[in-house]
Amino acid sequence: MKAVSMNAYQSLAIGQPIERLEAIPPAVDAMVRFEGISKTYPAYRGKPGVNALQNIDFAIPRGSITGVIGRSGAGKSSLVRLINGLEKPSTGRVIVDGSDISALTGRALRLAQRSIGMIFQHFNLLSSRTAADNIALPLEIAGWAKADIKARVTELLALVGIADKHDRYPSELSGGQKQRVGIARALATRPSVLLSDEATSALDPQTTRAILDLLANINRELGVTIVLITHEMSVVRQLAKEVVVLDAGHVVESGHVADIFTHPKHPITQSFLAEVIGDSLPVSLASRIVPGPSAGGHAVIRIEVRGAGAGDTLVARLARELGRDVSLLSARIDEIGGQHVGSLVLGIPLGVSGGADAVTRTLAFLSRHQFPAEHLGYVA
Ligand SMILES: Nc1ncnc2c1ncn2[C@@H]1O[C@H](COP(=O)(O)OP(=O)(O)OP(=O)(O)O)[C@@H](O)[C@H]1O
Repeated sequence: MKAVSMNAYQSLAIGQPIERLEAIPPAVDAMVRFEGISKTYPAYRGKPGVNALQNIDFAIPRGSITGVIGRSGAGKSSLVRLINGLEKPSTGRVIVDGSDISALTGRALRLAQRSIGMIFQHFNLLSSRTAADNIALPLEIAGWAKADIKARVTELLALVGIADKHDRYPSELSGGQKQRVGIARALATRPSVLLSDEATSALDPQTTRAILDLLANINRELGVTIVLITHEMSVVRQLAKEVVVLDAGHVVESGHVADIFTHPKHPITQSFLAEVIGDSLPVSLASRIVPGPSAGGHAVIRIEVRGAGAGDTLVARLARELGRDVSLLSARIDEIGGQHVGSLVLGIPLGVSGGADAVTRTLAFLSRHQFPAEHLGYVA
């Protein structure tokens, strides 16, 4: 007999064909697993069908904060709707906490959905209900007793840092406070997964940081697995430890944030990275670069920096190697997943001879120490 993986809502999934439950392989460390997923929206009223997702196979580790990043139309929302069972896959299955959510319907699906909270870009609060009553809504639907709802709502308001907003209506709250209500509501039924669909896209940078900090605390203290759907690299960089890069319905890269962004392979991943570290030179420098050397000028060398502390002593070591001062013309280094990622632009003095030798020696030194580098030209 095959192993049956039981969890809180599977055991309640009475009425489901038993062989479906039995067919689920045990998921040891995956909270969400996509197995051979494709999603096609059929042609409708003269509009052609859309292959929104194709060949999707990946796992979201239990207890992780995983970013799903992609441009508009990449398939992020389709992916998230498969996790909470709002959409069914065209092929494959989605295993959430050991259950094949794509096979559930009716009451079993509704019970499963209580284990999956969701927060939205525009908060989706009911304007006619106070903050407390918005948070109470999923508990009322789940049939909780009034006294239990009251106690849980008080606890949740404190958890998200707005205990004093109990009786406020959404129109009386700031964007950040509304999102805190949204987070409290999403956590009300103690879900094991929290889906965040562009939840900070409508907030200013400072409020975004505060909400992302709150999500990090929730992950740490409650152990909730968080799936961050976003088109913003800054959100992934600040919060996620794992990342899945989606492009045109395909997963093009996935893994640890630090690994993916220190060695981005796919052009779309590289373009997300460039948004953070930038790949353009300051205008004042770019306008001075010429193709040929001049006596007393500098060769301009751009160096990629990837890895923990990678560039720390580089300039000093290079200067020692060349036996001359090296100028730092521009630097842009960021930290992603504990790794340094960015670029340094150095000016190597050519001396009176106009020394092509200095360029050759610099590039050889950088190659020996495995720093990708590019000779951009010369400045006077
Ligand atoms: N219900 C639907 N019916 C038909 N096509 C759809 C439907 N939902 C999404 N699509 C199409 O599927 C593709 C992926 O859309 P999806 O909303 O999943 O992408 P996204 O990455 O979330 O984009 P955005 O960031 O713009 O929301 C798009 O081409 C979209 O037009």
